[in-house]
Amino acid sequence: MEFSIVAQTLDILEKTSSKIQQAAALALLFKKTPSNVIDKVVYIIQGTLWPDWKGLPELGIAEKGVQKAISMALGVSEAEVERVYKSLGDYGLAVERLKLGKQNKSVGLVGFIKSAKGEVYKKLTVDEVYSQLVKIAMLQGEGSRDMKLRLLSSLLAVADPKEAKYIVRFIEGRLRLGVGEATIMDGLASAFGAPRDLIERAYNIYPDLGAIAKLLAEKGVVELKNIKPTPGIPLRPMLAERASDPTEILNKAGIPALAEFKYDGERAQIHKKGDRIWIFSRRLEEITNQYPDVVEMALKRIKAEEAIVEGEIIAIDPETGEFRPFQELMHRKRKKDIHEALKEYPVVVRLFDCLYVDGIDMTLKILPERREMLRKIIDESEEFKLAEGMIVNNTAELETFFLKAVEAGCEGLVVKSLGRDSVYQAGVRGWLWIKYKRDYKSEMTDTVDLVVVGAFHGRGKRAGTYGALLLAAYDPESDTFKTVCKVGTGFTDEELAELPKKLEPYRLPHKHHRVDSDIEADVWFEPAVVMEVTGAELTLSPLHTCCRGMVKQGVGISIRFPRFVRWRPDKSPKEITTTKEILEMYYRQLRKVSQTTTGVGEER
Ligand SMILES: Nc1ncnc2c1ncn2[C@@H]1O[C@H](COP(=O)(O)OP(=O)(O)OP(=O)(O)O)[C@@H](O)[C@H]1O
Repeated sequence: MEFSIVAQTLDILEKTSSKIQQAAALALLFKKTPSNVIDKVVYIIQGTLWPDWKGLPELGIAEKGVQKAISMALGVSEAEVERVYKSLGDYGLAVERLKLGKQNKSVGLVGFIKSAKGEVYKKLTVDEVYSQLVKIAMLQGEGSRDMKLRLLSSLLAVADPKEAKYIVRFIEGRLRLGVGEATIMDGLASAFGAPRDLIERAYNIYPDLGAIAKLLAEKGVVELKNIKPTPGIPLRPMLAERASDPTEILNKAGIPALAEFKYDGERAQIHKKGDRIWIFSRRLEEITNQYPDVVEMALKRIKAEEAIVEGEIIAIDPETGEFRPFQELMHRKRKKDIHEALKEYPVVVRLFDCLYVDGIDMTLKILPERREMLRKIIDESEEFKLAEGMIVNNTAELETFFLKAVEAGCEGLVVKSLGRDSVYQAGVRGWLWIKYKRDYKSEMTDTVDLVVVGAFHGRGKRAGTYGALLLAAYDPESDTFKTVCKVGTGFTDEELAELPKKLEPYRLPHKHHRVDSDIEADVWFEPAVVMEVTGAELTLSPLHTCCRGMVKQGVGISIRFPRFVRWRPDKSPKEITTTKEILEMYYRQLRKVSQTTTGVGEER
């Protein structure tokens, strides 16, 4: 098929902004296109050589390179190309104008062109153009730039003016057609008489419009129905709507609903086929190489021979195993040495869905079945297990679980329908999943002084010392110490090693009578040792007793991401931060979440 036919369609597409007309033009083109090149035609219209998720190289020619290639192709100086470019503002138009000038001396620019030979253009085929572009993209490494420019210039030399215009725009990633995936799907539906929703579903589970077009052209609609999730090919993720009113959430999700921790990490689609693992990001980019540790976990923990599961990769504190905020994952990504990064920023995986298992398309199954299958195929461990979830029947349960999630370092919950229609809707944002995030948060701007009232035994690297300490604030009214948080971060190795010795003199066989705690510590202490603590936020907590019932019935205030700053031997337990002060801090710093992100918080 001649490339000029594609160029003509690109011209039509550029000239209209009507989606209907664009789809009609595309349908005409697709009908004319032989099935063996229809995938290439679709990619060209998308302005790409292959779906992004394939992770293949980009063309890699910058603006200056385009200018040089045009100059080489047309035998005109770079200065001349630049001059025309500056007057038209687009290299695509510039190459077209220069070419027309050569063809037709009346165009006016001819006076500026050195070699006006009156070229005879070759009839380029789609295959030739596509494969030359692929060659350009594939050239990598030293000396590749010159080779790329030579290949491009040889293509431009034989292209006609319109073809050259679109080739240049393609190279620059600026086709600017205003044609999205939806319009291409409309065009395909109309060209092949295929139901539009079928094409869309196929695309959502096999996001390669070129391949889908080819399948339609070669095998027809029937085969489209048979498309199912395939290990190695990412599915477009199902997305959640957002709501902040628990009643509305349960009305939409239905009762009972599954509430799951909403982890603050990176979404990962993990594919397994035998001993091969792929990990894809939310944007369908392959990120396997960034997570060799997750690859190892997946190989060990996914029992099915073939599977596609979805989950969140979350950074954890290497010392305590507690979740760390999303930014920590970004630090990890910035590290050059991946092995160093693995040690410094370890991760865990929490799985929340299962899209395919050993030949079965799980996307068509309802959530309870998908969850059950997930449980069946995962050999759970601390680092690779199912997301924490709870079946909720009313708003009170939902709210308590929400606070628990926030306290555990999560952003909130994702509430999921368990109903008869709760299939996995790839690529769709709907009410089957509802994110329930905090509206307000209270950033901690000051440190607090708290007393140690209990401790938890350390595991792994911390065996023999304490993994975390239970801390309390003082309530002068009742003369009791009320728990605020568990802290396990911020200690030096020496401080950690010395913890048991330091606290031993205060050790008790049971909880101290003036300590008010719902949490069962492994070891109890008399409130005596004081420390200064910092944290990310003050947050409502169903677990801690500090300020319980003061902001909200049945819940207290706790510190999110607490961190040890230093010991305060100069302070007695009764001189520490009081529960009243914590309550005041909580209200003083309370900001609407969307506003805090822009830094213009408004006090409530
Ligand atoms: N249990 C869970 N179930 C589903 N998604 C979860 C879960 N825990 C964490 N997530 C993450 O929450 C994301 C959805 O909410 P969030 O608002 O963070 O993402 P976004 O990128 O801003 O929005 P969205 O992904 O909805 O476009 C999911 O894409 C997923 O990465």
